[in-house]
Amino acid sequence: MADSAETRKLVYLVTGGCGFLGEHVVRMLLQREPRLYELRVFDLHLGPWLEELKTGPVQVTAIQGDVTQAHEVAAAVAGAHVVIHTAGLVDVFGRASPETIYEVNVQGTKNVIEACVQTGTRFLVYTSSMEVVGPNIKGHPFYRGNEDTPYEAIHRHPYPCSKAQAERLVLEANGRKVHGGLALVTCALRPTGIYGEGHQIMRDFYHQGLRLGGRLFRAIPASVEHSRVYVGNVAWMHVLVAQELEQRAALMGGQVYFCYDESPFKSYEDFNMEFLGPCGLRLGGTRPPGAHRLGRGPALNALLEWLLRPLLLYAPLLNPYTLAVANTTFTVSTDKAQRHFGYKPLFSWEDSRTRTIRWVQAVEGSAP
Ligand SMILES: NC(=O)c1ccc[n+]([C@@H]2O[C@H](COP(=O)([O-])OP(=O)(O)OC[C@H]3O[C@@H](n4cnc5c(N)ncnc54)[C@H](O)[C@@H]3O)[C@@H](O)[C@H]2O)c1
Ligand SMILES: CC(C)[C@@H](O)CC[C@@H](C)[C@H]1CC[C@H]2[C@@H]3[C@H](O)C=C4C[C@@H](O)CC[C@]4(C)[C@H]3CC[C@]12C
Repeated sequence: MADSAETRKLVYLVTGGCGFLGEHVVRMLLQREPRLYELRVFDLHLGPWLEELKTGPVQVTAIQGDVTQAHEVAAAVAGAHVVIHTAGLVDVFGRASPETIYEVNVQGTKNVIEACVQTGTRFLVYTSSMEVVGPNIKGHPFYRGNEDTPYEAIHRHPYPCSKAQAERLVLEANGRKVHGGLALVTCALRPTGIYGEGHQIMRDFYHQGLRLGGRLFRAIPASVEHSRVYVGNVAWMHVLVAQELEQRAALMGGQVYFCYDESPFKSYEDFNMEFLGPCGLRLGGTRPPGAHRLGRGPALNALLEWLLRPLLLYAPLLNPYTLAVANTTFTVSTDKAQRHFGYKPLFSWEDSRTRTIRWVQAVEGSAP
């Protein structure tokens, strides 16, 4: 569509817009939403890269704010046509208390919903997660499942519990009357494990491997398969949902969609090696006795984390929860997003892989 002032009339708000996913959503909107007049980027921690975005035709407004503060959220939402709510505390490593995770992920989402209702914003896209479904505490595999596959979703960990509660609030809010009398239209997207430029865990594994002389030790059987999805395709799905929600409100409103693309099903470690291998790392056999790649055993890690919490933050990657998730097959096979709003991945597997490898290679000089 030609770039002309009369087409630019929409105001978007992206919460968590400076995060791993959020930054890609912000950049995707600037590239792929021709009706954009103002893009509000709301985050607890604003990135310096935002400044470079202020030279284009779209007004980019950086808002430093906290989703747990209702008045800050309401001020940011007021006047927006669409809210893409990605802000969240993504913590399965024991870095934040359960109370804080609830405050951000659940209360923060309540604040976003109420701000939409009070100010008259009609379209809300929420970044949920695969973990709303599973894997459950019984370790049941989710094999090539879709949005309608029966599965016993049982959670104990604060993070998946918070995502499930927040998603439910968003879907239940669909149809509520907003200021001005029209209906709120909501939708939730469930990414599986996101990878790509800016993925901190991938970066941590890379630096860990460098410290171990270029070798990572296998801790998960290759037979345990995970779905993974490239961050650019997750961002594209968020933008496409936001663009289609008004015209397809009756079909899409109150719906959930898994985020998917052509990334292959592999174990978490084998998948990471698609990027770390070309950067010089090798995935070796099992760890030598006593040499725990990511700290001590999971149970001991959990005990140390609990004992040390009053004194210091001890939150290694490996704990009983993350080990259980890593060891449980969770693969998604669906086309609901394509059927409902014409989604097709924007980036092929080859392109996603190449972009991620280039990013890992670029971080080589930034080892902590
Ligand atoms: N990374 C994944 O594999 C993955 C998979 C599925 C779903 N998700 C979901 O995607 C969303 C983004 O995750 P991410 O991986 O980009 O994480 P991230 O931590 O990189 O980004 C989250 C952003 O939210 C911001 N934020 C945190 N607390 C806030 C608060 N109180 N107020 C305002 N901003 C706050 C952070 O500053 C950060 O910029 C989350 O909702 C997460 O649950 C992530
Ligand atoms: C040391 C090994 C056992 C190593 O393989 C551990 C990997 C482990 C840290 C990750 C395995 C699965 C990951 C989770 C999964 O990709 C989905 C997630 C949902 C998302 O909403 C947040 C991130 C995460 C929980 C992700 C976190 C890291 C893993 C547990």
